[in-house]
Parts: sequence; C-alpha cells; structure tokens
Amino acid sequence: MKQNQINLTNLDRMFDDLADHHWAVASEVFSEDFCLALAQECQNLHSAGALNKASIGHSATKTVNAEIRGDFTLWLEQDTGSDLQKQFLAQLEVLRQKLNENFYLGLQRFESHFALYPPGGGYDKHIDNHRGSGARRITFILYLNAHWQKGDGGELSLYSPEDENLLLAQVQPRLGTFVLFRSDLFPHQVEKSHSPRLSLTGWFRNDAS
Ligand SMILES: O=C(O)CCC(=O)C(=O)O
Ligand SMILES: [Fe+2]
Repeated sequence: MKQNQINLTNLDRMFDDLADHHWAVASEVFSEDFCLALAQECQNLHSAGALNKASIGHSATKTVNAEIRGDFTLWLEQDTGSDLQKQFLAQLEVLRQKLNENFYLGLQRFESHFALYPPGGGYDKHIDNHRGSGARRITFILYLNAHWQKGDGGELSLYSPEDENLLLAQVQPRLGTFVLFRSDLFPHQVEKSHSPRLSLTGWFRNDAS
C-alpha cells in the first residue's frame, strides 16, 4: 500500500487559501487512479444496497427527510472497511496532522462517509457545525464523478459567512475535485442533481473543546 497519495504541493496551495479565505478548492490533490477506484467502490457498494438513506437532526428527533437531504451514505470504518477505504483513511490521517501543523486546530479525529445522491437529490442550505457548538472543525469533500457535465446539476453552492444569501462559489462535483472549508462558517447547499452524484465527505474534529 502506498503511504502517501496526497500531492503535497497542491495541498500546500489549498492551505494558503484556507488560511486566507477559510475555504479552498483544488483538483489533483489525490491521483486520478485513486479517485477512480474510490468511485467504483462507492458505485459497487450502492448497487449492493450497502448505502443507507441519510437522516437529519439529533438522535431524539432523527427523521429521514428527502426534502432536506437526498443522499445515501456509508460511514468508513477502520476495522471493517476494504483495503482501499483503509488507504483513504490513512490519507485523512496525513491530512489531519498537516492541518494541525498549519492551523493549530487540535484535531483529534475525523469521520468520513461515502455519499450518493440519486437523480433528483440535493441537500438544502445548512451549516455543518451550527453556531460552532459541535466538534466538527473542517469539512472536506472529494468528488467522484468521472463524466460530470455542466447540465448534470449537483453543484456545491457556497455562501458567505456574513450573508447567507451571498453566493461565493459553485463547485462542480467532478472526479478529483477536493474542497475544504471551516465547518462552523459557511452556509452551503447541494443543488439538485440530475445524474447519480458520488462523493466522499467528512469532518476533522476537535472533541476536547
Ligand atoms: O457533497 C457536497 O457537496 C456537500 C455535502 C454536505 O454538505 C454534507 O454532507 O454536509
Ligand atoms: Fe454540509
């Protein structure tokens, strides 16, 4: 297993943007072959019925709500995941350490899931760590769609922390596109997708503070 799949030069550029703007987008942080293998695995797992309809809200009020969130997810597990999943988790560990070295975030762990939005699915505007009250500090998304075209929808719309109606950017979910942003700052939304939309999403956490 290759130790490091991350292109550290491209990651450094992302970190510059993260420092300046609290969000960053890049391609070619992970190799195309690695992303293609992850995409295939996500597709295979979904075909086998292994992904579950995502739920929303806190444990007491957990509901499945397709209006708010249309994706199917599968959490990656260190113990039970495939070698490929373990390899991805190892890359996230490299990333966790680099985030701590650069931003002193005291990140102790991360969580990550495959996500698949079927046609017609999206995710309404939300903040991952509302009012900064939770442990999620940095959100990442790695998109896994090899043949994505503009008319397919499914963009990630990112809004200003100061004004939730001010659109900052729309990111196409193309294979290898990698996004990082502060989990407590940015309202964001997944636009309705017209094709199956695959990704790996996750959060670097500081559970101590
Ligand atoms: O897939 C995306 O572009 C964003 C997903 C998202 O916002 C989430 O899972 O919290
Ligand atoms: Fe989100």
